[in-house]
Amino acid sequence: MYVVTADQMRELDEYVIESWGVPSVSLMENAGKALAEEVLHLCQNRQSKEQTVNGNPLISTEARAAFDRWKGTRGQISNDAVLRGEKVCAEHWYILVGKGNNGGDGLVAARHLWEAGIGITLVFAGSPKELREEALLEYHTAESMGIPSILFTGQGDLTFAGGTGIIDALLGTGSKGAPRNTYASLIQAANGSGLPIISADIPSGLNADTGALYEPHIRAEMTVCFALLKRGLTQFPGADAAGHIKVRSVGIPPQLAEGRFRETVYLLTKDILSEKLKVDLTQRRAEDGHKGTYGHVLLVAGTLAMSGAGLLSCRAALRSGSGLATWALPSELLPHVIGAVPELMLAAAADGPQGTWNRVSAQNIIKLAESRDVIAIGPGLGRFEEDTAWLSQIYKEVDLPMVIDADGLNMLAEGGLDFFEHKRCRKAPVILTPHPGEMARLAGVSTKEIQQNRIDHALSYSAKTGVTLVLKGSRTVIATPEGNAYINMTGHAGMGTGGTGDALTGIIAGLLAQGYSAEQAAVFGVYQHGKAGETAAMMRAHPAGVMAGDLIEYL
Ligand SMILES: NC(=O)C1=CN([C@@H]2O[C@H](COP(=O)(O)OP(=O)(O)OC[C@H]3O[C@@H](n4cnc5c(N)ncnc54)[C@H](O)[C@@H]3O)[C@@H](O)[C@H]2O)[C@@H](O)CC1
Ligand SMILES: [K+]
Repeated sequence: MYVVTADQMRELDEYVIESWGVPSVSLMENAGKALAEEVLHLCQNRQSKEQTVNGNPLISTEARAAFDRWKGTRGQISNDAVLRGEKVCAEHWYILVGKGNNGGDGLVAARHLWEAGIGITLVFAGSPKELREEALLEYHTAESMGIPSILFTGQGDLTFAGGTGIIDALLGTGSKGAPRNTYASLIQAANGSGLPIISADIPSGLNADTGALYEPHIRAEMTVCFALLKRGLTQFPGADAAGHIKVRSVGIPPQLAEGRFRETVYLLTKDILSEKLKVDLTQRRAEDGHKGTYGHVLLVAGTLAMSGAGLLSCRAALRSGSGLATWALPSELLPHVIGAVPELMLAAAADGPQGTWNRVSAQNIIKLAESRDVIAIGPGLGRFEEDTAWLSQIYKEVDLPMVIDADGLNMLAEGGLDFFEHKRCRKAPVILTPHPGEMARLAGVSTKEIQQNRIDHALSYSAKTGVTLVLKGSRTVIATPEGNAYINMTGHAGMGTGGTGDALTGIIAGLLAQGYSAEQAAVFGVYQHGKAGETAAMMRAHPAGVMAGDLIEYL
């Protein structure tokens, strides 16, 4: 599933209109009809659950009749009854109409819902005479049909009297900045009404490209997104304001997005993994395979004070299917962890004070790497004198697929982009796995700035440096230097706990060891990590009880 920006969506709109001759009005018709269909589904669902809205009981048989009639089984109700707007159920929806095409979608939906016998009141945010082209035509149709409407001038309160739901067709992908004037007042009134809100395309007040929310913004129960998912719907906090998201086709085939733009963003699904990335989700192994077939991971991690990070990473690498794993660690730590993971090999590699790392240990790492397939650096590593130079030396001299995490990323951030000047020394790929704070240090901006535009930051850092970047956090973004980004949907908030990042590093390193490409390993690793977290949550009373170690057990 493709995920696009507002500009990309506009380009695709224009393409089908200009190159294929699809009339713009039929795109709007499809969008508005899909929106009406989702509203009717919601009405039908709450009828079947015998819910009430604002204390009004809803008459289930009548609503069902309205739905069936709309779906084509017209029964005994005549067209005339529909045209008179005779109410056949207690549903009454207020449709908030902005002056762009998003408002046009709302007007189309109004016509279909009216036809189905749903009570409708159109609420215009500005004079309907200001509507343009298709939206203006839709307004004239609604007016001719006698659909009641009010012009909201900002004076007095809008109470949504007798309402059972609200369609938000105020602002779509053409909006800029925070909703202004009557738009802002209508958004506040809608949110305060307690009625369910269904947004057309995006919740008004959402930045469609980034997922940032302006004030005020609609808090929707559902968003019916047209043609392709917009980036802003996939990232928090926008994803939260959108509620349940339904993507409905309107006549713009999603495949048009493939290869058209400099950057292609995908929602990470099983199909993307198997069909686009050619990942075998079953991780089938050759009958005659042996431990050597599945690669050997070298993990450079841990100090005496932070030994758990190394253990978690190593266990995750083994659970993800790597043939062998060696943990390179400070000598003082080694005796304490003997036998903790019996499958693991241990290699004393540093003699810093109190079981820490030191600059000269780089030589030992380079030596150990000679007989390994992948190197992962960072979990629980701590900082030490000249550590950026230490990392730089390993980066230059160890031409193995490399994962850098945690303190390794902080060392890298200190080196700035100059660090990547050594890129020409390497043929093997590099994967970085920052959380938002680490990403902020790498990119030299604030964490808030990263979180307000995660997809762009991930893509641009990856393009600049040539690394595959895993920007962690809810809806992890994986970006590749070629300009692909994947948005992960697995996992849950209970995974925000110490050690889950260390596990992810181990999983990705383990997959690299088995011969997956950097893109495959990063994307599949993130997906599996979330899935394992979900399974771990099912085994506990509450997702909040999940620990990193539990997750590893479900890989
Ligand atoms: N062919 C198309 O272009 C299609 C467009 N569709 C709909 O059209 C939408 C995009 O339409 P538009 O480009 O007309 O844009 P919008 O409908 O998002 O509205 C933009 C209008 O709102 C005003 N505005 C912008 N920012 C504002 C703010 N912060 N506060 C108050 N007013 C503001 C502007 O003056 C502009 O007239 C999509 O989201 C989708 O719902 C669908 O009908 C499918 C086909
Ligand atoms: K909207």
